[in-house]
Amino acid sequence: MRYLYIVNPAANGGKAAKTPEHIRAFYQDAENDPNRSWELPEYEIQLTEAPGHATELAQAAAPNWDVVVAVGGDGTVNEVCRGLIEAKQGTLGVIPAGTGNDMAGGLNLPKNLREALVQLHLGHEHPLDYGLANGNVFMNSASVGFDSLVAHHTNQIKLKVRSHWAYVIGLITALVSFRAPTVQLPKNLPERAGWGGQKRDLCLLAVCNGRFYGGGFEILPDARLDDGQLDICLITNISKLRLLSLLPTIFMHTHLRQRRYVRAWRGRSLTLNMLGSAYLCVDGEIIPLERGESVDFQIVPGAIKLRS
Ligand SMILES: Nc1ncnc2c1ncn2[C@@H]1O[C@H](COP(=O)(O)OP(=O)(O)OP(=O)(O)O)[C@@H](O)[C@H]1O
Repeated sequence: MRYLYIVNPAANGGKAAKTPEHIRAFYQDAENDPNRSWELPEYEIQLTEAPGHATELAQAAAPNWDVVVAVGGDGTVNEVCRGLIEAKQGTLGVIPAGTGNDMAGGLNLPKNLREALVQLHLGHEHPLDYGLANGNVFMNSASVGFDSLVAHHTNQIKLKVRSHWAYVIGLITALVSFRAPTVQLPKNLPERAGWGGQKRDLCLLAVCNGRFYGGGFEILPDARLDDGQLDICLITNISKLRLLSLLPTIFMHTHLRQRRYVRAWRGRSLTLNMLGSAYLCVDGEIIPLERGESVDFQIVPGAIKLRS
């Protein structure tokens, strides 16, 4: 077997830059381990140099390596997958080394680097789905609403403030400036979703392939990355204060009971018409949505090969 590791040294606030030395140390120890139950592969480590670089590296690597391993967070996994999709071949591996690692959480991958590496070597190939949001690939989640505005402000502030204060200031700025955009929902929503054909003020829409989102919120506990379906959670017509008080209930899995404001369902696609502007967040990347634009989500079943 031949493994190429693509490491994003900027992931987890720059802490992922240390992972290459940990990976090399893992293989050195494995070489001398008499109890090792897997074959040592040939391997190479490449570092990304800028956003988007992981896609180029993965696309070039796909025909030449048995497994292309994304070492980073959700953004890095997304970029590597885009490279494999472009190349129309290749097998993905994931070593969580980002901040939130939501997709890795949905795959139940070990958080510990050495344990994740062992699982990778003992693993088998599984098909995974990916999603498209207005044509943009997402492996874990796409969202519109309050959370995307927080992410947008935080990204801007991070350019000037390089600490956790960026998140705090981002949250406060979003709280002050957030106006829930009105959306026109499609008529053909499943019965479970209700609200079909209605205009609602959208506070938060999470369209998920994995079950975690936003850095550890298990917003759709039944979502599976290989079930050929999108899991969707929509929160509408709720004040900012009530939205904030609802967020902690996600940790207790009681948020889905608040049917006055919250609906969850499963489907292969969803199209909304935006009657106000908003931001779309696709695996952490922010894309503006203009008033009058529609936003379209689709699932592409079983199109990524994962070794795990
Ligand atoms: N060499 C680099 N320098 C700066 N940024 C990079 C580099 N390589 C990749 N990036 C960008 O780093 C961003 C963050 O990466 P990633 O999402 O993997 O980590 P994270 O934000 O710490 O984790 P998570 O998304 O799981 O919370 C991505 O948008 C990616 O495009």
